[in-house]
Amino acid sequence: MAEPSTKVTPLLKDELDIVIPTIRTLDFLESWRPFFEQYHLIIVQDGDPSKTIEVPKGFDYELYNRNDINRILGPRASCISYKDSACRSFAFLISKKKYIFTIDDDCFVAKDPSGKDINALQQHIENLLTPSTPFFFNTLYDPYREGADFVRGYPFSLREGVPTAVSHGLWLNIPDYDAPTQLVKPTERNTRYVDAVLTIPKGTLYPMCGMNLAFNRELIGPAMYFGLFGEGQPIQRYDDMWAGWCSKVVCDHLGLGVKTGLPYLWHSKASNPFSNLKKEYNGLFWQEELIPFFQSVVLSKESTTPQKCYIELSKLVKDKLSKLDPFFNMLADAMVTWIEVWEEFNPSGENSAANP
Ligand SMILES: O=c1ccn([C@@H]2O[C@H](COP(=O)(O)OP(=O)(O)O[C@H]3O[C@@H](CO)[C@H](O)[C@H]3O)[C@@H](O)[C@H]2O)c(=O)[nH]1
Ligand SMILES: [Mn+2]
Repeated sequence: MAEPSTKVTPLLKDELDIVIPTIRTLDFLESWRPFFEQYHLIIVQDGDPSKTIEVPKGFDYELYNRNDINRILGPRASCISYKDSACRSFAFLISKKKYIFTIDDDCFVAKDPSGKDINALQQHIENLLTPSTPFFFNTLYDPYREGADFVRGYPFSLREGVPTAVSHGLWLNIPDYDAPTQLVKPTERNTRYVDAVLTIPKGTLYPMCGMNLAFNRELIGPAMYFGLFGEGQPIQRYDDMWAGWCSKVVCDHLGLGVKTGLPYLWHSKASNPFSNLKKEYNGLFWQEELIPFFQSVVLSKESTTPQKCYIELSKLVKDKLSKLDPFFNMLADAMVTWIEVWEEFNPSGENSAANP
């Protein structure tokens, strides 16, 4: 007689998709099998669509390559990057779930200081299901965590917190450094495990990394577009940064929270710093203009949904950043195309966020 299933149904099993961009292999999934195998995966195969990517047995998945993206989106496939991890935006678009967890294919299960395997997905879910505190900083970090609370002096009127839209995890071993830092510190490894989850305060930007990231699609999905980077573009490896700046400005405007810290995963592969330098080169200069731009953005009160915020933001990008480089003119147009396809695949009213 079959043993009664000892498998506990994991949290959000049918409300979350795991999104993996890959131009390599999916062997890393074996490391995550105990934590991932009950969830649905959406794999975006970048690069040569004629290549066959093996998916380890036992996983429930959809796999899309460039031919699929072109077939499904037609001419508007132009807004999905090619030869860049930003291709993962396609999965954010077509998912039907409320939550997304996205992870790179060179990321493995890390161990906490006690030696226990870290279930990064579980921690992201806890981060997303508990409120954030962007309006007033709690010095004991996450007040909703077991064994913590709001400290003396924390206004009671703010203790309810706000809905959490984004959960940004970190990495042991290879840190997400830019090329110049990689070049001067080639052997540096991150061995420091900081047991904390912080809300990023309102009005503060941060460098979002797509390696270990989760978000609530209904609250912020339309603003989590990883932009148009990759082959043929004058800047690459700024896809996740771009989405982080855009989504944080929208979160601040809509009163949503962004958390960073736990969970950690083990990032195994340092990408080539020389090719990274070529990809990032313009970004190293442009970001000195981009950050003040995003810091100056004030969205109108009429922008009450992430879609409306994003369209307003695309107009500001076109107006203010095109003089930096014509690339931003094209990126602003791609932002509009993104919202058009988002609306087509996720008609407003169905699971779309009103102003929370
Ligand atoms: O052309 C490409 C290149 C890569 N991918 C997939 O994207 C992720 C990240 O790739 P990789 O591990 O090589 O890059 P890192 O430098 O470690 O990653 C940082 O840069 C960001 C990319 O802009 C990334 O999100 C950061 O974590 C892997 O899954 C590759 O397979 C791709 O699909 N196409
Ligand atoms: Mn990597």
